Amino acid sequence: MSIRYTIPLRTALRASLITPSQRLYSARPQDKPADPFQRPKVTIRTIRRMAKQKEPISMMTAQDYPSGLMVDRAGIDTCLVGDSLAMVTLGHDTTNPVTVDEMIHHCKAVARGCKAPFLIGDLPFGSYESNPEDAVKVALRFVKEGNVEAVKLEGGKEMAETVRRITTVGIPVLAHVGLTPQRQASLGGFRVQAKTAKQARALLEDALAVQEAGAFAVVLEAVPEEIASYVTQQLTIPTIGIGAGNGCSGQVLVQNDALGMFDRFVPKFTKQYANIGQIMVDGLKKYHEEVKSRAFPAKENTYPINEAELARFFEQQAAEKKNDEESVKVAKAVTA
Ligand SMILES: Nc1nc(=O)c2c([nH]1)NC[C@@H]1CN(c3ccc(C(=O)N[C@@H](CCC(=O)O)C(=O)O)cc3)CN21
Ligand SMILES: CC(C)C(=O)C(=O)O
Ligand SMILES: [Mg+2]
Repeated sequence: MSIRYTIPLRTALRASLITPSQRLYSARPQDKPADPFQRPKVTIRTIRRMAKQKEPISMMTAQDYPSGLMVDRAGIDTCLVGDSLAMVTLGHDTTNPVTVDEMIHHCKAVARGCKAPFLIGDLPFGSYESNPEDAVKVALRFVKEGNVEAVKLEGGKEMAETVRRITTVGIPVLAHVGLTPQRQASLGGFRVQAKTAKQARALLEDALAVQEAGAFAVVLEAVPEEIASYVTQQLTIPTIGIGAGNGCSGQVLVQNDALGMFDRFVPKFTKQYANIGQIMVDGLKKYHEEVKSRAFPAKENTYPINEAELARFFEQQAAEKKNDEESVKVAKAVTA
């Protein structure tokens, strides 16, 4: 009997006699080793505490299992499955074509990797605007099927009743005012908002309306810093800025922009923290070259076979096909 079976599993794990891949198959749940990336769950109470203590809230988008996993591992507070995935993951020109079923599909994947951050799903264009009843239904689907904890929707005053209805059934709502990308057609494109005194006043009224309706926070997108800071001061709920300056309660960016994985446009407000796109291209190029030069796969990337089995196989082949020169040759070589 090997020593591996004579000491308790926990001790074995600590002594690293069991490889990480074997650990996944640990029989009893209590024997699972601690995940080094595990951290406390961020809940709506955590968000309220951060807002109260004026601790900036970080939010980042994710659209699939790996991008969600990285948001979790990076220690980010909150994660948004944004409908921007229509553009950055699905390649559409706007956010508008993405459907509820598609969004839920992506939410599910993110939820599998993104455990600690507070997880929010973005309701897509056309799924919530017609009436509050439909909005409640789609929000419930996002929570039940998509495994998110909250939903986001675009709009101010005109969406207040909808925010109230969704909040009332127990689903936290993140509102979104300023540049509302789903309405880019009527805004004349992805344009900076609240650039006039009149528009700034309307923005403030919209933010106050969704706060009054029960939104737990509000995204302020593409508005001048001074206006966003003032709106933040006038609200009791936190503001999450994107292109809204440093006076907001928190910040959000689209992950593909932040990591250099989007090729179409770079809004002025994004900051590229890494160039993953280039790293991917470099890696793929190298792979392509190694396939062409046969540098890949090397011996260490291939599976061995027992010599006797190999000899037997080729002997059989040689016997069956008397004129199979290759088999005869290999059989002789291996048995020599
Ligand atoms: N990849 C990506 N990043 C985003 O931030 C994002 C999306 N997609 N899709 C949904 C919306 C659309 N957003 C955008 C897209 C473009 C600009 C943009 O190019 N803005 C111009 C300013 C235009 C003006 O002068 O009014 C800029 O130069 O930043 C802004 C926001 C933000 N959201
Ligand atoms: C940029 C954020 C706020 C968003 O709505 C999205 O990613 O869809
Ligand atoms: Mg969105």
